[in-house]
Amino acid sequence: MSRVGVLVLGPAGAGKSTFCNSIISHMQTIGRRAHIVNLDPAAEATQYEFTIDIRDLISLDDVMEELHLGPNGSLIYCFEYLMNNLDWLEEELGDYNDEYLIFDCPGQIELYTHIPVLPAIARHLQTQLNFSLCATYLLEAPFVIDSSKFFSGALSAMSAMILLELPHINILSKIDQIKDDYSKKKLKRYLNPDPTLLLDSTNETWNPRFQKLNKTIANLVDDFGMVQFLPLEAKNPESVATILSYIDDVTQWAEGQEPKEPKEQTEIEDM
Ligand SMILES: Nc1nc2c(ncn2[C@@H]2O[C@H](COP(=O)(O)OP(=O)(O)OP(=O)(O)O)[C@@H](O)[C@H]2O)c(=O)[nH]1
Ligand SMILES: [Mg+2]
Repeated sequence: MSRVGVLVLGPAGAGKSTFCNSIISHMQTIGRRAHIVNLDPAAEATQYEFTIDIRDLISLDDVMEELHLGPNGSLIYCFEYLMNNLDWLEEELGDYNDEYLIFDCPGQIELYTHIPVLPAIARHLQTQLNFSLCATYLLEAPFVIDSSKFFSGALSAMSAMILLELPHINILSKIDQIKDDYSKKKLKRYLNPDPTLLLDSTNETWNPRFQKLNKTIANLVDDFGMVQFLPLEAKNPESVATILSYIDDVTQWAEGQEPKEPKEQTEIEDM
């Protein structure tokens, strides 16, 4: 039986670590177990302790001091060091079998856009350690509802999808921050985005010079089938449960588990 790994990705501050913790607490309420594998060398302690922690392998501060690198360069150095020491990760991962391992990743976007470290680690997990992996990509709802930012967010999610070549679930995080003062209908437009529709509102505000570029990006997002985003409110177990059922389905953790349909419009109101 393959082991389930969830890579939690997304820009800095998108809510990745909070999401990891909300999965753990939700799993506890439903009698399942999961472990957090911290891959962020700059991580701070969170509600649940890390079962595996990259900081036990290498310290960001030491790298900055000894190699005179800045925070970003040191972080990338730590990640490359991990890639060159996958036997350490292998040993740490031991034999967690039927429990989820949730890989809380750093927010440096370059790790998902042009540095091939994460894909190498993912491939190692799949081919050598028999993991069934799913990537979850978080984008903050308050950021995305500005249609011009929607496209940049969608493009960063797409580059992670292309780089990692993993089953992928896009998540709009911090929905609670917008759901009250934001029309539900409009929110749905971002959960199941129709990029060409979003284009109209972007073009209203953008310099006409960029209209052709916007249209190309909108078509790219449309053709790529960015499909939908699932809404996440970390403190709302319902939203965590729905996302978890999708991850179960994608990783076939529970054979044939039907993913719960995302809440109907009316149900979003209750969230
Ligand atoms: N309102 C609201 N705030 C949230 C939610 N999830 C996370 N936050 C807040 O967003 C901030 C960043 O959350 P983190 O979980 O640390 O984000 P992260 O993506 O792990 O950040 P980095 O590790 O720095 O990349 C914190 O202040 C959280 O409390 C949410 O669902 N709703
Ligand atoms: Mg974090």
